[in-house]
Amino acid sequence: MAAASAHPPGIAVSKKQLVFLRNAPRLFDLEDLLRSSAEVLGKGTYGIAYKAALEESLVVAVKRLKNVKMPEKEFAEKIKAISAMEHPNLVPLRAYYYSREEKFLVYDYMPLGSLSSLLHGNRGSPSPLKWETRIKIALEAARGIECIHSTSPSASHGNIKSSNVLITSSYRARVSEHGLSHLAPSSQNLTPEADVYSFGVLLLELVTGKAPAHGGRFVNLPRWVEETLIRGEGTRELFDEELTRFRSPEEEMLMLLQVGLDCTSLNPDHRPEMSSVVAKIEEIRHWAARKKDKLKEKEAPLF
Ligand SMILES: Nc1ncnc2c1ncn2[C@@H]1O[C@H](COP(=O)(O)OP(=O)(O)OP(=O)(O)O)[C@@H](O)[C@H]1O
Repeated sequence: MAAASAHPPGIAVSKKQLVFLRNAPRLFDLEDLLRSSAEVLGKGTYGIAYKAALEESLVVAVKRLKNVKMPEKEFAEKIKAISAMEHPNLVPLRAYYYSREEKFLVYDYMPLGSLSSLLHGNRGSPSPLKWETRIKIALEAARGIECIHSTSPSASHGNIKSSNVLITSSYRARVSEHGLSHLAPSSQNLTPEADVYSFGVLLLELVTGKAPAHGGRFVNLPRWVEETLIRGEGTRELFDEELTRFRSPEEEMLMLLQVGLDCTSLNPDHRPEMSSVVAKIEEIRHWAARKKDKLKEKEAPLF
């Protein structure tokens, strides 16, 4: 990653090479990666993420891990398990690098960035996220999490939030960072029920357009939505104004809001499983499609 742009400061690599996973094509090696032009994407829980452009059409995201102290064999086994989980709604892990001083992971780069930046990054832009795109993103992210949960009864992601739902150029959603909570020591409560809660917050965020955390301040979105519903002042205040501006379907928005509230039940035993969250979102979409068809039938000329 070239010094002129954003060479990760003090990156120390030994003679070791990148290890490519599954059948990922070996389109570059460590030298290419270190020479590429890099840009910091952000600092996260597990380290700094970089965008590395190897060639015009070959761009990857590199996550430089901090606080990973485990021996190489254990690290390699965990990474192998992570990369074995292939699903269209999970960000593919392509390669890793392990040495005593440095550990990093190489992922596909997702050109549209995160759901969080699409929702909150550029408010008032001429092309806000439409309702149909939002509910499709919700469904795809739910499917990605469902895939993680399906691997064992206690399997969890551990860090579900809108900045970990990344968007491809064709607006497909992919959940990132799966497996990372098992690499770094964490004091968090890692359970599938906790993921369901976090996903519920993400659904509320999609409908209300409100960020659960902003500039170090936290908004309790489930409580805010419940209180606003109880006050019964109509739905205007509840929905993202970018949705109301484009006359989005209120019934569907309310239905998704209800799924979000179910997921954020304070009692973890009352939260639905991810498979049933997926089914509920699919149902809303089918209901909407049937409604549209009926409307078309009504409007179609008889002859
Ligand atoms: N594969 C990727 N493609 C495109 N952008 C990415 C990719 N991976 C991460 N990013 C972006 O890089 C930034 C930093 O990501 P990172 O996951 O390290 O931190 P975070 O999501 O802000 O916090 P956390 O580590 O707690 O999840 C985020 O804006 C994220 O959307």
